Amino acid sequence: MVINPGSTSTKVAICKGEENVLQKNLSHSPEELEKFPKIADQYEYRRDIILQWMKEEGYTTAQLKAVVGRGGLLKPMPSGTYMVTDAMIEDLKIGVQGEHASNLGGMIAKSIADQEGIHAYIVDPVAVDEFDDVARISGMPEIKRRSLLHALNIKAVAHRVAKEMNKDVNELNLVMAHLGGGISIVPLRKGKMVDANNANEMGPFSPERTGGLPVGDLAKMCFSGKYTLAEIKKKISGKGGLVAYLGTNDAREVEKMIASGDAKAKLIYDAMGYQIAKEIGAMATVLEGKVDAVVLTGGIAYSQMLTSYIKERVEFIAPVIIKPGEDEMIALNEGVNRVFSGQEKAKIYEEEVK
Ligand SMILES: Nc1ncnc2c1ncn2[C@@H]1O[C@H](COP(=O)(O)OP(=O)(O)O)[C@@H](O)[C@H]1O
Ligand SMILES: CCCC(=O)OP(=O)(O)O
Repeated sequence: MVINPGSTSTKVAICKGEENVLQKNLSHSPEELEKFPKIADQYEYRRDIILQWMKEEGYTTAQLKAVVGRGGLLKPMPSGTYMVTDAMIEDLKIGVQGEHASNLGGMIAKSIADQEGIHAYIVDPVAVDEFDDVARISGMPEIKRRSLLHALNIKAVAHRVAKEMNKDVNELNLVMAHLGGGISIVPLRKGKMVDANNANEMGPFSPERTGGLPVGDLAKMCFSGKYTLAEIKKKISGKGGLVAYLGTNDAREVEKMIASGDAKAKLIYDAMGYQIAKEIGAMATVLEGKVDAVVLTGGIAYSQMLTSYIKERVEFIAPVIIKPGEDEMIALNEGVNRVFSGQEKAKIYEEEVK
């Protein structure tokens, strides 16, 4: 069973060997999710929806051989498939690098796996860190730039693009843009994610996050006495971006507003595209302009409106390849199959992180 909690949905699948036999995207509205003060509090709610879905589809947990979840904001770690251990669960619960829906992946997977006495895994979590040292410097010694990104989908889609180009990913330089509830723009140098905007806090704004903000104004807001730290965090991630301006995290709804002549919706949607294009340009400089392709992926890459806006602005860098949606469910299943077939050994979190 594959479980992928995102900021706007939980994707679930049942796989048999390499084949994905059943998949469902369980959507969550902002109203549903904002009942929970912390993301970790959504654990039972999302797990019960998954178990209910399984039941409705005629499956039982006793039929499962393993459960794999999307990994979360753990300590910076190498890429790979990891067994979910108690030490990992502790870090997922407290959110060692912050709060994010993907923290729930390992937690829900282990809870279901424990019931059946089978193993739970995570694959290429959002905390995979392959940064160049120069990319870690923020400008304020107390604060480091961190690698928090859509590692799983970026790696999976990059491999697919390389295959289509008859190349190995290690021969290519790609700027990968994952456009989902959060947005990651990543320069992939010979298969390595050497920089990224940090989808939670920096770079372009996204359906539900502010991205980078003017820091002076943010500091003033923090000390205005009007907000608690938790409220400020929620304004940055959860209630930022499209949600803050237009009241929805659904890009399709925004496009309907634009189609009905809503000028504000058009301005905000254009601004998101504009910021994405600017970040792609910045990451092309990380690769010194030697870019084989710019790749747009994630849910919003289905949007003709947004991808053509971005394409017009970045096509001068390299050809733009559009791979809408994500390969995360397949990539999670493949990670576990590599362990089952003996191609790869499952890593142990506590042994890999400092
Ligand atoms: N056909 C589409 N056109 C435009 N936007 C879309 C389309 N399908 C999904 N999206 C948008 O993609 C975003 C979610 O992307 P996804 O990669 O599923 O994110 P997450 O995993 O973070 O929840 C939402 O804003 C959703 O409205
Ligand atoms: C922290 C990076 C991962 C991310 O933003 O995922 P979602 O788009 O699913 O929220």
